[in-house]
Amino acid sequence: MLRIAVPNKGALSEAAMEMLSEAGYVQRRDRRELVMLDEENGVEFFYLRPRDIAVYVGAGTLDVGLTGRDLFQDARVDHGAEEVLGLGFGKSTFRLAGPAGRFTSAADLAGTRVATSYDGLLAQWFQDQGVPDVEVVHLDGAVETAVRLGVADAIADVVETGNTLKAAGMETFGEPIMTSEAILISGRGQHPEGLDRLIRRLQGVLVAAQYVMMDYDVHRDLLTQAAAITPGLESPTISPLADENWVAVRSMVPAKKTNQLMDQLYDLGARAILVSSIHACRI
Ligand SMILES: Nc1ncnc2c1ncn2[C@@H]1O[C@H](COP(=O)(O)OP(=O)(O)OP(=O)(O)O)[C@@H](O)[C@H]1O
Ligand SMILES: O=P(O)(O)OC[C@H]1O[C@H](OP(=O)(O)OP(=O)(O)O)[C@H](O)[C@@H]1O
Ligand SMILES: [Mg+2]
Repeated sequence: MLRIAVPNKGALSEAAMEMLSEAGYVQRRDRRELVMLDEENGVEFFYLRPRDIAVYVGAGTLDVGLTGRDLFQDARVDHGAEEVLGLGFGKSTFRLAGPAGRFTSAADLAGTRVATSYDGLLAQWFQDQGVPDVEVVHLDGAVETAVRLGVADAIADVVETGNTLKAAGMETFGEPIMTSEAILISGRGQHPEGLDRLIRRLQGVLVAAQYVMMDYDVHRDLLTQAAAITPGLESPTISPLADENWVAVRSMVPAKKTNQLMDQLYDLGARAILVSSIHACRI
């Protein structure tokens, strides 16, 4: 039985459960449920604080978990757990910010106090960057207010839209410390039964969301050029048509490029170009 940790609240929780549902797993219906057995799929879900998930997986108590890359690095458990798959949601950056105009680079923070909820991650980063004498002040949240209230000179926090920072009269400076997204983590070097299947299912959800199926008809003489526009994942499917000078082509293409590719195919001479969404897939 594969034991999977899932965020029970916060920014990642809803999307994590939705992705698991799309991957065919049963998810809890009631927020108070802390454990959910999905017997048919041979997995058991444990709903935990996203920050704690790396700790459970790192200690080997649970096999795998969905969490944020930033939370995983902050937990400092990379001896016990490793990232196995990016999940494409919960994207954010982790950045330094200060009162508008005060700082321009991380080096300016030598000898200052920097507030954050991610002190493991931040302290390590200052050490790696060689910025001396930074006092990292741990706060649980609402970090943007720390400077105004005098407990820190600057902050490091999760930035998604930047609205929270702006409202607090703060601005980012320096390069992002890291970019984050939801990830699947697993015990380092462990290969529990069922992990490969979970990864394949999650990859299937990712691919189904990122690709569409494109069908079109094209003259045989143009097939090589058309196939170069839509190479597919392995190679396009070519089927004969009643008119033997023409063929039907079917290929998966990145959803974001749909219109651009349709224009290119049309300009080449392809016709009856159809696009359909992919409900699920295994590649
Ligand atoms: N707009 C956002 N705000 C906060 N976290 C975000 C955002 N977008 C993505 N994330 C990601 O979500 C994770 C943080 O989740 P969560 O909000 O549950 O943590 P938290 O703020 O520490 O917890 P809480 O505020 O519930 O005590 C991080 O991996 C972070 O990168
Ligand atoms: O760039 P934005 O889109 O404004 O989002 C980022 C903000 O959201 C998070 O706060 P959250 O709501 O989780 O509160 P917290 O700081 O108390 O955790 C994060 O800590 C930032 O404050
Ligand atoms: Mg939060």
